Amino acid sequence: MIKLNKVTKVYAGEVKAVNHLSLEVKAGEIFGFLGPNGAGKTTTIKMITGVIKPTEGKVEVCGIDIQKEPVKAKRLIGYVADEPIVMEKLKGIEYLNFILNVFQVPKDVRAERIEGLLKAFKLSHAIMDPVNTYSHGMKQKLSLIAALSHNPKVWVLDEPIVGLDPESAFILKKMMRNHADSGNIVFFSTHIMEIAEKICDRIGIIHKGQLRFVGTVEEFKKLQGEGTLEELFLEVTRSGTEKIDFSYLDNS
Ligand SMILES: Nc1ncnc2c1ncn2[C@@H]1O[C@H](COP(=O)(O)OP(=O)(O)OP(=O)(O)O)[C@@H](O)[C@H]1O
Repeated sequence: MIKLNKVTKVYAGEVKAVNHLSLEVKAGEIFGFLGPNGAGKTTTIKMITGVIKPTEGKVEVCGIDIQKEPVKAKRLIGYVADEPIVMEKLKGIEYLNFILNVFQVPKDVRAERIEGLLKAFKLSHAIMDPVNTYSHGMKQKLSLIAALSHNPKVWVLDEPIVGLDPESAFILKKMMRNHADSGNIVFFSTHIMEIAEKICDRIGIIHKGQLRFVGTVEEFKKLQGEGTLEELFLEVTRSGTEKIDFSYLDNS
């Protein structure tokens, strides 16, 4: 289980990115985290994965407090950031080996596991090449393969579908379903309503750092009334009547 208890993050400069957020995601679930730009999704994800510390509140992953026992908790997590984090100077295979060493994956299972993932995401051909020759999508795939290579129980994926080609996106969605169906957790953020509707068991909608809704898409639609998920989402996260001064733009 992922458990957030009244989690708040205030960045330097007093930006309250996440405000008293409480949430539980259970084993067996694909949980989609939705919200407009700047809503607090990445900040929440970084607190779940222990990349940043909450200003207040507590995060537990499978019963382990990530602040008290970060190494133990991080072993259970496969994290893919919104921008692929890979070591550019290494070859693809060297980077994967580095991650497998960090997570102490036994040597006898490495080849089989990596081969399967490389085949699934069609990256085998580039694995001997330096990462700095990869396209953005290839780096994203490498980062995904690295995150999944140590067989983590909890997948935390920040915008994982954007940037993947259609076939890889399809395969990843299938893998997400299989992973959850095997009693694990998939927590991911997305802007794509169609994906949320198709694959999530539950969704959470965050707006201006606050959780506005948690439940199934059907429950959300029932609560909000008529409309597509996209229309209802826009209604919940509308910015209101903020007046913006565009006078500095040159209209001539
Ligand atoms: N390192 C930082 N320092 C200061 N403010 C930050 C920092 N990172 C994010 N913020 C601010 O915190 C708020 C939430 O940002 P966050 O990146 O969590 O949003 P998001 O929902 O992931 O957005 P997007 O969909 O655009 O990726 C925004 O107001 C952002 O400007």
